[in-house]
Amino acid sequence: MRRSVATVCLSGGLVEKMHACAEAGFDGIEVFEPDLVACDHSPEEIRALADRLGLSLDLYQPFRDFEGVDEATLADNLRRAEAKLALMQRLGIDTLLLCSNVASATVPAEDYEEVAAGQLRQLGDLASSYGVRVAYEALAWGAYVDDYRTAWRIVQRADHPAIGICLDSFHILSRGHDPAGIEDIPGERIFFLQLADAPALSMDVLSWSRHHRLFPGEGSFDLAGFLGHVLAAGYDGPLSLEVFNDTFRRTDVRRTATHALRSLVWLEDTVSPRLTPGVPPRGIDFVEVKAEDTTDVEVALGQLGFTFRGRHRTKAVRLWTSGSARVVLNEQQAREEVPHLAAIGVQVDVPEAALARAAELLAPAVHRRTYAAEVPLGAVAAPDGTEVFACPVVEDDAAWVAEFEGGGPDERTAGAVTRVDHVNLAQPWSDFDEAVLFYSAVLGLRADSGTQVAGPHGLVRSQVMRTPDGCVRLPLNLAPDPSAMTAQHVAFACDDVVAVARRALAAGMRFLPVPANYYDDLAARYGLDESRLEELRSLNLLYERDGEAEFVHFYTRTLGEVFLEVVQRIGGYDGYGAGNAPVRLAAQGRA
Ligand SMILES: O=C(O)c1ccc(O)c(O)c1
Ligand SMILES: [Mg+2]
Repeated sequence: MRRSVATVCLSGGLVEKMHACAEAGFDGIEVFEPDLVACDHSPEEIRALADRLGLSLDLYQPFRDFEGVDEATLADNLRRAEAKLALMQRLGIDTLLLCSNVASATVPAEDYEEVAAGQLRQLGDLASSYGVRVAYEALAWGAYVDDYRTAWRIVQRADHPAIGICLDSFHILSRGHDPAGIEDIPGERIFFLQLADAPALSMDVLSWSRHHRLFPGEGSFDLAGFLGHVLAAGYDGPLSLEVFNDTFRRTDVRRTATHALRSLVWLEDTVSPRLTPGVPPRGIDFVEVKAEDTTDVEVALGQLGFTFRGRHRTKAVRLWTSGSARVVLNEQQAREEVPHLAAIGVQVDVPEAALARAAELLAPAVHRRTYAAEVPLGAVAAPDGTEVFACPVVEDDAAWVAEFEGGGPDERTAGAVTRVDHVNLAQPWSDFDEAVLFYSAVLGLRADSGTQVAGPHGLVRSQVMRTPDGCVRLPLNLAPDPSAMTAQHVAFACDDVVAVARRALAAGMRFLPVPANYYDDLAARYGLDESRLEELRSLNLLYERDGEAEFVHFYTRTLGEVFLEVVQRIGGYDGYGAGNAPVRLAAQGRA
């Protein structure tokens, strides 16, 4: 299907937006009137530019407050319309978006549909004389028409070939209107389709629409179900994104255009699969920490009971493991870099297929030689720059260790770390929504419902991306201001966190200190007995209970821009200790 995007989605001026849309691979755009008015190119120049770029100008929008008015206002509205129709002729655009009246409608409710239909018929006559069709859209906050079914009744009543309907997923789904009724509208009467997702928020619908729309796959609307109804109706016009969002209006226009297109490719594939299928990954193969000097991280891994498995034969790369948890320490090309999470490897059944899907979803490929078994692993860059490697599923680490020399065998002690439990990835404000789409569309992860945790500087947005079985869990946290400590960390799972903590303490580990007040609060919350409390307190352990399930965990001090966590899940605990996050964030703030 043809793919289009409203210029209001993007940042900058109309000309830059057009270049970015064409470069990303869109077929067309909706020209948002304020973008044209503010532009120093003439309509003829914009038309010529669109031609040169191979972009079609699919829609001119919005035209407002036309119908349901008194006679004097109607005469003025027809005059306004005629000016826009003449402008559209200069631009070569054949479809005008008309939003339902929010301001000037005066006709009483019982006469509204009849009067509005008559007035739309007059607009239809005028528009056809300019070769233009009018797509009537029910805004969710329209004064009388706020439901697509009402708009459709008026369009039917207007009974004019130049008057049809515009369907916008936001207005329909935000109000909870059943989209199944779309199938009753003949496809050729649907003149235009606008797609937007949004997070579930309880706020007034206008502010929700103007500030918080998201690209498909990033919010909580069922866009695939919605599009299914529109296609079942027989609609064959463009799929056009119309996303009002303050973040996307500020981020790099080229990158946002690619991000937008990825959301449409993903949505189309969800409705009628065409791409290499996305399969949830099977586990975390490795995490890579990069720094000029990785010593501090290696010391901490040793204290946590990890084994040094050797130095890479040819590169400044070292491997530490405990069970299936593998940490690669990379000192290559890292001058002046403090320890940070540079890459994660995820195990997938068919790495080539996963990479093919990533490419179809416009994920930027990363080129670098890797470690394991001389197998050149492919990788893509996540929005925040973290490199994500597609690794084969392996039962043991023989292939891994073969490339490393001078280390010992993995001698795990009882209760030791067994695997990577989760990897927290800090996201800059500009990347968060894009990352949600990236990890779901490209990596086949599912977004859990988002939360917010209280930090010393305010609420921190958090969204877990995971496989249904929990073998891969990537909580995304909004990074506090970039100069502050980051929220990146690797959490390791173990069977006996008390044993791991005791051993680490004896080995001189510097834990993230937990204040005494926290343990008083735990006693009050859960009624833990004194000996249990004392054990937790003496080892800086944090505790959370969910029904019968328990979560016990501790953190290391921050090492550069990363820290480590060890967790024990008891009785099927499935969370991340969100209740303890404020204590951790405050302690890290003090450290
Ligand atoms: O917020 C608005 O006014 C507005 C304008 C045009 C649209 O297509 C829309 O969905 C909303
Ligand atoms: Mg719209």
